[in-house]
Amino acid sequence: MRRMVNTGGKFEIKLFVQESSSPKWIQSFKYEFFPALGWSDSLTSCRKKVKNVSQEIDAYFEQLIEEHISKNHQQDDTRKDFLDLLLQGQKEYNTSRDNIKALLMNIFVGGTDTPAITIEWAMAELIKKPDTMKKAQEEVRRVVGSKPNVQEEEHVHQTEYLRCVLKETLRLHPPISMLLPCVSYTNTKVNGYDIPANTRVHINAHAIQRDPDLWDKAEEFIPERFSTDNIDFRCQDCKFMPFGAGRRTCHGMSFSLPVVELVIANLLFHFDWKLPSDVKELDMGEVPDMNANGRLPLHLVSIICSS
Ligand code: HEM
Repeated sequence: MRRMVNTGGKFEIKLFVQESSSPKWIQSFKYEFFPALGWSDSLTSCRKKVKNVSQEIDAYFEQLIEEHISKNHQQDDTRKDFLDLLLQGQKEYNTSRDNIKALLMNIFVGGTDTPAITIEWAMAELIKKPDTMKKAQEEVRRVVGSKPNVQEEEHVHQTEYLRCVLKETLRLHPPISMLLPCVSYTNTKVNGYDIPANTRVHINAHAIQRDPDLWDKAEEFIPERFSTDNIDFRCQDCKFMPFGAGRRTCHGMSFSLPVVELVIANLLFHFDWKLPSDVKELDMGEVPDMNANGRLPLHLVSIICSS
């Protein structure tokens, strides 16, 4: 969510994720997916651009690390952040500066767009289904009650329907639609297919989570399916895996779930929502990319709830 503008008495919250998502040249980086076409990346100057961006990011991480090293000389233990702890454990775990930069990169890449994309899709699905929006809103407003305060973390465990909304959003729109690639170092057979050693295998969570053999009315947004099925985020039977599975599963899951829920709950608690008057039908198309961004940024009009 990047912008909020006042449109004459009403606030229009523009939910954007597009600005920070991959620029077009990254989408056209062929080598990663089709090594045989790698030569074309040089023609489109893709390699040069990737190198420039890597250098920029590297310089930024260097600066962060240096700042933290000098800051640490003055600071007490209670104020340490993630990078402070990584630096502190550097000797004990024998981590190089490159290891630390790689970990920072993981957190930046894995943890920035994903919650924003989830929130945007949840709001898009809810605006398309006013009854579902109303049900979620009533639950949030009932749980928070008359307290003047906004939805807080303690309320998250009580908003069960909102959790179903979140699960259904992540089923239809997993922000990382293709899970991290797996490589088997020996010849393997999966589902009758021969996978030669050192082949990179991508798991398409997006397709699995919309498979009509696994899901009733697979293309429809029906949060209620999760209130009866009791399916967890942790991919027990490999049909629901928005946070991945196995050793490469998301490290940020337990942190991001309450954060995303709190943001959506606050949006539902404080505002009623509608489409801008010039939008008749919401475009629910996705960009064909590793991240399931919407084709268009979501623009919604919020009306401050006075009750
Ligand atoms: C709604 C929010 C999020 C979703 C849906 C999500 C989803 C995922 C998925 C699908 C993977 C790949 C797992 C696999 O291939 O098996 C992943 C990896 C990862 N996620 Fe998340 N993620 C979210 C938020 C976050 C946050 C907030 C952080 C950090 C603060 C984070 C950190 C990571 C890291 C570090 C990895 C890489 C793990 C590895 O390299 O082995 N994620 N995430």
